[in-house]
Amino acid sequence: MTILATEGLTKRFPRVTALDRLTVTAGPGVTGLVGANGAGKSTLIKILLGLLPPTEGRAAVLGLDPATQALDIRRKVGYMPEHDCLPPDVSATEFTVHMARMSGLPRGAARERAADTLRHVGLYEERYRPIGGYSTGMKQRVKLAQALVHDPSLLFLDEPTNGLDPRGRDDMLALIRRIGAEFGISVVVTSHLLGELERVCDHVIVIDGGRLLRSSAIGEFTQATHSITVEVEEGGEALAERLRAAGHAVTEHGRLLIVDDGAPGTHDLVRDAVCDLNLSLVRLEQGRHRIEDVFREEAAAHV
Ligand SMILES: Nc1ncnc2c1ncn2[C@@H]1O[C@H](COP(=O)(O)OP(=O)(O)OP(=O)(O)O)[C@@H](O)[C@H]1O
Repeated sequence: MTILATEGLTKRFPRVTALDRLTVTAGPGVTGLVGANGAGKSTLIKILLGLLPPTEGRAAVLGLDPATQALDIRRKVGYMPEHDCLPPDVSATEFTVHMARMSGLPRGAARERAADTLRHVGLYEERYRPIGGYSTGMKQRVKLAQALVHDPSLLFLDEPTNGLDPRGRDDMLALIRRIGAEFGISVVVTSHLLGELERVCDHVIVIDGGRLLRSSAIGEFTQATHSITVEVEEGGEALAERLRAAGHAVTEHGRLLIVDDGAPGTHDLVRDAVCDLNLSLVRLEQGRHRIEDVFREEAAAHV
């Protein structure tokens, strides 16, 4: 099944070509739309929602044409815009109920759905306070809740991690993964931060200057390498030392250790070393190429 498809999609503004003959498709699951600021991500979403007409080309969302069936699309799609667009004087509950009513839900159902959705996105007692006093992370959650409240089949999330601190970012990414996996809602999520999408996406579309650079399943971006990634809460240096003493090449990237996996038994060795040193293991997994590396190589090849 195709969730979205474009063919020769072009959008020219007076001074800039935001999309340049973009032909791409995406299936169900979580799709990352990656590109630097100004790459054309928001423009693409606005065209797919029928908010902006393309200059040339065609698009389809859930089999519907944004040029003629925009209302049908909006019934089935939730949209979390990039910029702050929340009214400061009302509470998250009032706002989300209002958005549910706008989608056609009766009053009682709108209240129930709003309460459920706000709980899902992690807003509890504070949902009764005016939005104006919320942190950026809480505002992002309200934007997500209003996109989810009418039970869409597809969500467009435009830069949902913008302005969040690392913890807030992790929470938001986990939430997106859950929406995709547990609720079976397909998600198109944009980011200019390539690295963060590899954790949550099934498929990644990379655009640059309005053109398609690459569209692939995440596995093709991030093939296994001959290395193991290890993360411990504390004591990374001691662990690195121990593994080096056992003859393994180890590089440190912040809290992550990348351990050369040339010989059999490396996983066991890491496990035993973590145990001996009494460390808390956060992660022990096969190393993968990172989207960021692939993007850098492909962007360089296009210059
Ligand atoms: N309404 C508009 N009028 C004129 N130019 C526009 C308009 N909207 C977008 N652009 C331009 O089109 C290009 C693509 O913008 P777009 O917002 O789609 O990029 P983006 O990838 O979403 O980046 P960002 O994350 O910074 O918003 C940019 O050069 C932008 O300045």
